[in-house]
Amino acid sequence: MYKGLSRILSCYCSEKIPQYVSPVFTSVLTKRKGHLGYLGYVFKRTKKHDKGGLSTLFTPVPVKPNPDDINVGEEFTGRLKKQDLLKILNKFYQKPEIRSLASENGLDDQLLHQAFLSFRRHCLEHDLPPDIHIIISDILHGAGHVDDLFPYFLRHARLAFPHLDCLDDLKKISDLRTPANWYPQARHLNRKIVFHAGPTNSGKTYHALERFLTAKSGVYCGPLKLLATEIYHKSNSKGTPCDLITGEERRHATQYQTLTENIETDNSTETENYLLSEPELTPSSHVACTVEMTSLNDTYEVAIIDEIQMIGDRGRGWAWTRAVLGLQADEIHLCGEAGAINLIEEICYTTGEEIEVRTYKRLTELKVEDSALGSLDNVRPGDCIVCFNKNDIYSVSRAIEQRGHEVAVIYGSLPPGTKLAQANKFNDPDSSCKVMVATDAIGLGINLSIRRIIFYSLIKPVVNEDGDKEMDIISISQALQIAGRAGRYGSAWETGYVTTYRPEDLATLKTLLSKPPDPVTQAGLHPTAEQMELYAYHLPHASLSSLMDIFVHLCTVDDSLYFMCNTEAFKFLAEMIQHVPLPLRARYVFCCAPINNKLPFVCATFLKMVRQYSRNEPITKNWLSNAVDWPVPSPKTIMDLVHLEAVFDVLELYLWLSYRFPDMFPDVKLVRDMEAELDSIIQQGIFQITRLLRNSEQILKDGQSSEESYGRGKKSMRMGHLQTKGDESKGKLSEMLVAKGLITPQMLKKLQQELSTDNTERGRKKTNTRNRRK
Ligand SMILES: Nc1ncnc2c1ncn2[C@@H]1O[C@H](COP(=O)(O)OP(=O)(O)OP(=O)(O)O)[C@@H](O)[C@H]1O
Ligand SMILES: [Mg+2]
Repeated sequence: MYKGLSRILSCYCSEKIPQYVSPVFTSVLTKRKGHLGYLGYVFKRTKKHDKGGLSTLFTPVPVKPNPDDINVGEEFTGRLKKQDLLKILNKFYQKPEIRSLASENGLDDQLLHQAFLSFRRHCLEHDLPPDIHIIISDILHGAGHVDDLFPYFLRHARLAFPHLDCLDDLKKISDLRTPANWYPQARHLNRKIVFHAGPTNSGKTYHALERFLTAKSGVYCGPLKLLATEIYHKSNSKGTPCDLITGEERRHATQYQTLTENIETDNSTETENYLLSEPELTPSSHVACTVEMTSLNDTYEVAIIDEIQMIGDRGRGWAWTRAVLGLQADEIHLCGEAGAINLIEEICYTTGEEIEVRTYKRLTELKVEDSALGSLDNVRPGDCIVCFNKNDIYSVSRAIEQRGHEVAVIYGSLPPGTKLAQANKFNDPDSSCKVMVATDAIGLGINLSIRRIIFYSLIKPVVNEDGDKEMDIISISQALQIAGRAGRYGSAWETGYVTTYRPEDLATLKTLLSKPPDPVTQAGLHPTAEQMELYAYHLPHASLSSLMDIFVHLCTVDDSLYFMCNTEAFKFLAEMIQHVPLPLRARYVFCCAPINNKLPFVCATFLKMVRQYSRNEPITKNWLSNAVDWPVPSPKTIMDLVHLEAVFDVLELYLWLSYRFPDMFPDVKLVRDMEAELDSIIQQGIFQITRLLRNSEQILKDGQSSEESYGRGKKSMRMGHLQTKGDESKGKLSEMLVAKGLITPQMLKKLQQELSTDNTERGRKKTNTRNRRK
């Protein structure tokens, strides 16, 4: 039954395991950074392709002929036969001396070949410049040597490959050896660095927060929106007004107070009015944010950078490096795994700052159970089942609810309000919901009332050092972080437990949890907009995606401390919007948008937004409503829910862009209202997730039976017994597409509208043509 469901979901769920790879049990003892070097599953999703050398990144710029060159050479030396010209040019290219001269001038074999093709084409297709004409004429008459062509060839090669003239400048721009110098304001401060090191649930964040709460001003930078929200609530509830800033959201402390007051007095109309009017709000002196959003222009007394080991993350590490090096604060508190201490110490040598390390011990006991769960019949109150793909989340939560438990569900693509509501429902001691099913969206720093963590599987998609996606066993650090959610200090459970669902995974889990996390040896870096702008100035013909590639190839990084983060997501967006005319700075910002590039609906709407921007037409609420088919109905199936999550992503994208382009995305308040409405629609959907699953299955069954009757129909047709009306069979196809989850009912409606508009349009054109013919 769930096989069918996973088929429906597979087009939408980003985390699904690709069907074309099968688990390969490998006995190769590999020691790969960040992963367990022992027997394990390794599924390659894409074959690593040879990325080639720098030269493969350059395509020749078309060299335009000089209009003044017309026939002047011919007047001096007479007409040249193309045949003779071709012979001389080919002879020139075949000479080994030319190859070595070219190499001395920065042209390797690949560039030389491309430059020669361009040069030869140029010479044969256009009037020759007088100097080349004369040289060739001399060679033909025995008065010159083929090698004499080289300076003219090089002149052409430099026009075709402008980087040859500015390679040194490019290398200077992408010299990333001293990132500490990028932040002169922070370098003028004498910052005190405190590293709170220890295992999960040892009070690291708690102790750093104590300083934050008593300081005159502070910033908390965390890895997840949910965690930043936890700190925002903690700080405000303890009487330190604190704002919340994530990529899309700026919530002020005053809003927190008004909201809680109104909620307490149940004055919801007043709350709504308050939010609609949204007076000019003064920022609080404390702020909780996601690390990418950290402001380096503001100064603070205390800054907390949480989960500092994430500095080594292949995709997001740069944001931690930027915060560590660039934050302007008297005290910087870093919280995280001890494995990052050495690296931070080394980085601090480069800034000349001293570091104080405070170590902590786990506050409650964490026990690995001796047996696996084996069956969902054994689920108990306080259990949290952790899955690494959405299909598992759906099937596990359904199966648990069938056993009579109420379930809270948290996964990455849920709106923040829904996540929070689910977390609160589970944490509330008076709630009847005592079981949670979650992805590792709960895996870092979050405090939930979990007694036991059950790993449903130990395999997760990871992006490797080459930017390729692989299915691999979770790292030691991930296993420890997730397991560390059990038995949080101060929660209802004094001891935490951890186990697996499948008995065969238990030994692996025990091995993972018995080791210290791998040390973090390098911190991530990412090119800045300014660096890309300088590159574009030197190479105006290159696309942003190629500029990024060239940058990554040419950059010099001190690899004893740093690495270049992977830029695949950036390049994906750059290629998608390459054909849309945009100023470079705007293009760069669009390419930084946090988009799940596996969601076609989000990508398509993003592209529409970029086009609208490029036409200088503001992206209004009306425009957006049209693009997402607003208002949206409540979800009836899981497919609807998944689509609504994508719509939510689009609204988040709008808000993210509105902070970067306020004039072009003006309807922030209205879109926030849409978000709040959609958040609660999704919340309702999640509360009834079992019903949605049941409906999906029913539709699938109906789809199958209609497929069967479709098959029967075909047979009957062959037998000449069945007469079908054309539009009836059309109806069946669309129903089948909906049933198979290839399109949602909303998409179908829109498609029908578009088709009918197209038909009307075509009809009108036909009539016009007919009238013209008449
Ligand atoms: N000294 C303390 N007094 C009261 N509560 C505490 C104390 N230390 C920690 N706690 C509480 O224990 C829980 C775990 O602490 P905290 O979140 O600081 O752990 P952590 O080491 O940061 O864990 P993680 O690595 O998972 O982020 C929190 O709810 C925190 O408020
Ligand atoms: Mg913490």
